[in-house]
Amino acid sequence: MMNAAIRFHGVGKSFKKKSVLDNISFTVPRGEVYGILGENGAGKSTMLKMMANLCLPDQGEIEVLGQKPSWELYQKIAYLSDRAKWYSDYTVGEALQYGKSFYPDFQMERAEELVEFFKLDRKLLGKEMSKGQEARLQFLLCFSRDVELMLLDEPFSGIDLITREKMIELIIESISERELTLVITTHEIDEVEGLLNRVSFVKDTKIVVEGEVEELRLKSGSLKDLYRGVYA
Ligand SMILES: Nc1ncnc2c1ncn2[C@@H]1O[C@H](COP(=O)(O)OP(=O)(O)OP(=O)(O)O)[C@@H](O)[C@H]1O
Repeated sequence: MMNAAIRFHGVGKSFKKKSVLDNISFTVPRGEVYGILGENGAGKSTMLKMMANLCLPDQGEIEVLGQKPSWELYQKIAYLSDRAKWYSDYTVGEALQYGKSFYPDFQMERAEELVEFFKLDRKLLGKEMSKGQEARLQFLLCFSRDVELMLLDEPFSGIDLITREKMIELIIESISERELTLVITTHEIDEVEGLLNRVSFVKDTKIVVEGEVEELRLKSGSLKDLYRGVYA
């Protein structure tokens, strides 16, 4: 289906013989903001890693932008992971240079604007950053790229309220300017509720709720209420 940015079909994954994801099928339509929600350890990051080709499924099939995940495809995707620390020995300025040399779609002018926007010191070294400064850098490195697909794993983790609001503004701006598909995992349900078009809730290796956020809200009130109903 051409309109799908991502398709999971019967995907399963185990670690050390323990099933983490079982028979997962869902579609992320192009141009939408898709949220993957669930408790700690539910398998959300694993799903994003599979999309980025950083983890292989044991069963099933995955399609990303109409292709099987691959290294070539990975370079066309902006992937934010709070575990990636490749910039530890770089300053902010050097990380930008690296981004430019590595990704042909990297927009240096936008990156410079975002450094100002996030009040980051260009001379600040990766390993000397606070958690929030790291999160800002990761976020700006993604949003400096001209890509069709962004995978954001916990982009707001450790970020103060005002910066989080700025990030959400930036996301809204980006999706209104160009066709961009975003997949986000987050525990900040309140903040993203207005942003998400579709959502899935992962629980005990399965997707237990999946659908359009507007429809789900009509049935259940807020996403947070629905979340409590599923997990509490
Ligand atoms: N490389 C790995 N080796 C062994 N187990 C793993 C590996 N990666 C993930 N797991 C296990 O898979 C499960 C799902 O992990 P994952 O990071 O996908 O969860 P998550 O939903 O993103 O959690 P959180 O909300 O805490 O970030 C966990 O039980 C985790 O311990």
